[in-house]
Amino acid sequence: MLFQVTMNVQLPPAMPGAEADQLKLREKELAAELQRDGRWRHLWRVAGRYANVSIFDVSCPAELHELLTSLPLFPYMEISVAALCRHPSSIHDDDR
Ligand SMILES: O=C(O)C[C@H]1C=CC(=O)O1
Repeated sequence: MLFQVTMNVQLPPAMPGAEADQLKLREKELAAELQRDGRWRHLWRVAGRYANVSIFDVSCPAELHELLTSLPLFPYMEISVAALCRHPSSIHDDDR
């Protein structure tokens, strides 16, 4: 199942820089692993914001929930999710 996920990140201004850097590094490593295994299909920066729009390919909403809540930045993100299905006019056969 494909999901569009928007993540807005808001780190507390009082968080020490080293702690923020550590969280971002752990997030980056996990994001890379999930992109390599195919579950995090697209990761796009929203221009001008500390936010991303992503496409996840997972088996069910519960797997997506598990994955999103495991992200190191999860406590500092506002997340919105939209389930996707194939558009009848799409010419791409890899859409599901
Ligand atoms: O930077 C972000 O958008 C937040 C998060 C998503 C992937 C990653 O490495 O950090």
